Amino acid sequence: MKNILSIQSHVVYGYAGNKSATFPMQLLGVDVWALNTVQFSNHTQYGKWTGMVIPKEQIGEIVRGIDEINALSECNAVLSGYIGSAEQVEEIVNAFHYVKKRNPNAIYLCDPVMGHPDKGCIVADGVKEGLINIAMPQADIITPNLVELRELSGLSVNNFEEAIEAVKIILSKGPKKVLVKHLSKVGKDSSQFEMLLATSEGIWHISRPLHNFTKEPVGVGDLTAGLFLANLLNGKSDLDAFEHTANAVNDVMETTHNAGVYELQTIAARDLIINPQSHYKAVKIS
Ligand SMILES: Nc1ncnc2c1ncn2[C@@H]1O[C@H](COP(=O)(O)OP(=O)(O)O)[C@@H](O)[C@H]1O
Ligand SMILES: Cc1ncc(COP(=O)(O)O)c(C=O)c1O
Ligand SMILES: [Mg+2]
Repeated sequence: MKNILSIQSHVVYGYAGNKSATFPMQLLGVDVWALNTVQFSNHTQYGKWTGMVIPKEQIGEIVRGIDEINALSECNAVLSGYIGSAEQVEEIVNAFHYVKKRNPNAIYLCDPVMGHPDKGCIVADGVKEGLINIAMPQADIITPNLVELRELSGLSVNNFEEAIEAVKIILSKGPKKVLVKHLSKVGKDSSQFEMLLATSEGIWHISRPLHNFTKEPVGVGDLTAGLFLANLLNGKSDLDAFEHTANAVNDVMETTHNAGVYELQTIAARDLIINPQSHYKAVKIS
């Protein structure tokens, strides 16, 4: 059994952060050690929530506790997502280094969740800078959306060609793999949902249907990052992991769309996460 230390948000109601990613990763046969950066009533895009950010000390304490029962060497990867405070960024990177001491093969996937004013995703001040300056250089894999791609690369990214330039810049800053979760306005076809995967082997592009939601579900990025990592730990190639992730997420989106609801339907789509019914293929573009 492969194990992922997943450091991201917990929402009591609905699906975002660890609530979105844990169950799907487990469905792929990978266990998840969920360490919550915040415990909120619901995700922030409702515009209001209750709950608390965990004190930053908890991250190191929990990892030390796992080490004290001699289990830290069983950790194969650290995944970080929604972070509760600027100080937590350094603690997360330290946690990864602690894991690496016990398992030198462990990898770090950073989903650089940043605030998104248009969508109403609210993230604490200083987290963005921490992701750029502290987390990105240490990450093996990074999974930006368009806003995050701009921030991490420093480019304004106004079209597809600039998105390619931006992923190449990120590959020169530490990460070995960059998965763009959603090209959004800089995709090739505005009627599609498009993603990119860039590694030292090349760049792949995938398109899948864009469903028309009155309110777009939250937690999709968390689901995408988690599935990509679980697929890689299962030994899939980068390309197979990318395609399975895109198809599984598509099927969750379609299930959610057909149900006419706002919260992501990962439970209803459980069989589809394991065996997606869609088979969109990635195309190598460079
Ligand atoms: N197939 C789809 N059709 C329509 N919207 C989608 C589809 N897949 C994902 N989305 C939406 O696209 C958005 C992706 O958001 P974005 O900010 O680019 O990345 P992230 O998922 O990290 O927030 C989310 O609002 C999600 O609900
Ligand atoms: C508490 C919480 N966790 C995680 C996320 C990230 O969600 P997404 O996967 O849509 O980027 C959000 C976004 O608003 C959030 O409010
Ligand atoms: Mg996101």
